[in-house]
Amino acid sequence: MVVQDKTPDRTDEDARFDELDNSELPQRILADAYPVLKQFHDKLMAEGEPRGLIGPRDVHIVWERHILNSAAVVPFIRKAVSHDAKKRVADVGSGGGFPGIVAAACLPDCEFTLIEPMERRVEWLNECVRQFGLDNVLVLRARSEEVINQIRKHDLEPFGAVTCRAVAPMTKLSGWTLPLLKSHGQLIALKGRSAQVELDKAEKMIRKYHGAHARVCLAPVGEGLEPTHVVLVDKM
Ligand SMILES: C[S@@+](CC[C@H](N)C(=O)[O-])C[C@H]1O[C@@H](n2cnc3c(N)ncnc32)[C@H](O)[C@@H]1O
Repeated sequence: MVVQDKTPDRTDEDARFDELDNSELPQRILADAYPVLKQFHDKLMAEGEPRGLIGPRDVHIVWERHILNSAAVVPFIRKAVSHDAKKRVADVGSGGGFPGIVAAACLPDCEFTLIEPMERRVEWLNECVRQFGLDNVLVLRARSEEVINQIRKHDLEPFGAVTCRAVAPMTKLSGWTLPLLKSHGQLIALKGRSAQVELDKAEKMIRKYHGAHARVCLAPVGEGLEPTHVVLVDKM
């Protein structure tokens, strides 16, 4: 986290500021996606907490904790779908749009499907899609298991990559994500420091759902910011 002096006349109660407000880092990292993600940032600052999408302590670190952290998956997605004619990506449990909305803004040539069961969150996600003109995003109000059933019935094509953050431990997540993938697709999961322990516990489940080469990568978030952990699992 960036340590920065707060402007003296602003208090935590009444001020809506972000620690990276005066930094060039978001613009440098997000490049062409910055204008859209600045709007997303400002919407989150204004509405994210009252609408239950971010915690009260996150209001001042929306760039780092939510947007730049989500953007860490972008190079992994780009690589995972690089050989696909249709670059189809599913984000499971998108919540406030992490990492789905951020990744979709950064990768306009990929088609994103955001899978989220909660009505209020789906409303928020659809609002973001309309407001920011993200025409590469479809929001599905569903649990991942329901989407998996659609794939099994051949009503939906499987995806080249699946992303997720803070949805469930790997033991459960394996069954919610790996069946969404086509053969040679990849699961890209943002995880905490216990990523390797989670992977070790989930070994059997990963194998059961035809996952292989499960590994943890340390992914950069931005200069001077703590890197994040990304779990990668290949679908056989
Ligand atoms: C803790 S939130 C994380 C939201 C977002 N990914 C983030 O990082 O801020 C977990 C989300 O997963 C969703 N969820 C829970 N079970 C799910 C399932 N079986 N399939 C898809 N989404 C699910 C919840 O509705 C919730 O929005």
